[in-house]
Amino acid sequence: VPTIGHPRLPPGSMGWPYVGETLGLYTQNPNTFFSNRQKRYGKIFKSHILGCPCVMISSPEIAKIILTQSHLFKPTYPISKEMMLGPQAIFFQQGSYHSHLKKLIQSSFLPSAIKGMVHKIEDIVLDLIASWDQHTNTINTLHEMKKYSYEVAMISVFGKEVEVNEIEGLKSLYNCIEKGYNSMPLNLLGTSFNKAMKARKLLNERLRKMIENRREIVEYGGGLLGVLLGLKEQDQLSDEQIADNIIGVIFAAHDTTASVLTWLLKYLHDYPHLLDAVKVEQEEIRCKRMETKRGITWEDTRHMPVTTRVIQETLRTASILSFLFREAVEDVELEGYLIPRGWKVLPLFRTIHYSSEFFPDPDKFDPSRFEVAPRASTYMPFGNGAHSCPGSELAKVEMLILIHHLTASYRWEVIGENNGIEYVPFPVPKHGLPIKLHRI
Ligand code: HEM
Repeated sequence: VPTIGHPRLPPGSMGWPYVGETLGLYTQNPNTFFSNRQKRYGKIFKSHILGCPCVMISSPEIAKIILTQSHLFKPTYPISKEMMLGPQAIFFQQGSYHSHLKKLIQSSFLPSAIKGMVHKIEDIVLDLIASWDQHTNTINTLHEMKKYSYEVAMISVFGKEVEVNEIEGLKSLYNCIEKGYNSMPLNLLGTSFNKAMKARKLLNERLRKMIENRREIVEYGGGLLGVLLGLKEQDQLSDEQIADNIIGVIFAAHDTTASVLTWLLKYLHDYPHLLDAVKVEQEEIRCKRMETKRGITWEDTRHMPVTTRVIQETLRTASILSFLFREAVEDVELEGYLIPRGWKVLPLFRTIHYSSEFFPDPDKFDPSRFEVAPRASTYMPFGNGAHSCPGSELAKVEMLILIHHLTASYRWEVIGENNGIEYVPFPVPKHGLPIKLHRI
């Protein structure tokens, strides 16, 4: 409701001048940062991160209001993130331009579109696994998962026929952007923000060239880029709109999936009885495949309930998107508190996913809790409302296919300390989870 009377600001601390509580947020264990504040202040509290005053929300009902009432809470990111991803990208849009883009992007990630990618995704997995045998069998999980999700993102965006040299050059630029993603927006020579912005500019130039080439040969090619280039005249997008959205989708698809996959491997390592259950399920599918001498299919991925629940629990426990950013379009009153116009509002998924009210014994990794569907709006790893994730099915299929082949070929042990978290830019196990692989 818009404000009436004189409600007060929510309780909470704004931290240090300018940096606010940013440092605490990105160095502490995220569970500790949020749960300490929730205990002290309740389900709505104020803070100050990345240069912005904000209100954090840990009630599912209120989080849902924030995500679905887009006329009161528009999607917005700190200016640093908006500049890095491109101002025309889908994340920052509203109204008819947003729904137009959303339909186009969704069409490239519907089950019907993913079905056609399964074979290629399987090839990527098999090549990746084969490449490990050539090393000492010691790998950095996050790096390898990034390679994998990057290649899948590339084929979904540029089509299955994309040339390796076309995409290799984009990789280091992406890495640079990722490094600057959580940095303070200080555009001084040498800062990670400055490096990320330079990489963003180069990436834009490369993409413009790819767009130009594809327009010249009239064949627009496959993938999302093919869809965006092939629009009828009245629906056409400018090159800038196309570039920002291609860059945005790759970003949204790449690190997210790689980070969740890294957690997935960690949890399967930490809980051998779950790994055994997953292996039994996958072995059955492998036997069927062997009988008919075929690769994995979309239908196979629909018959993996045990593995699917492990993935659901991984998404809950890892909660790699601890929160999202929205902005109050006008002064709004929520639960008796004022949210001033222009303040950021952050639904705290992680805190909701770790609430014992909705997920009993929340620190326990227990996939069986998903044998019963979670209460409405309490489980939002892919968001909610108009901006919810169009890539959720692709992400899950990627995980299922990797697990199918990995559990058939390898067991793995974690090297060194197996605790702790770092941000690159999403929370992942410390040092990216170095593991030693043993061929079965
Ligand atoms: C496990 C991996 C992933 C997770 C946890 C994840 C999570 C999310 C979440 C929470 C949102 C909502 C953002 C908001 O409301 O502001 C979102 C949006 C989005 N995701 Fe994903 N995502 C994943 C993988 C992917 C993949 C593979 C793609 C590839 C298509 C993708 C593309 C997008 C796009 C384009 C949006 C913006 C949608 C919009 O603004 O309307 N994501 N994602």
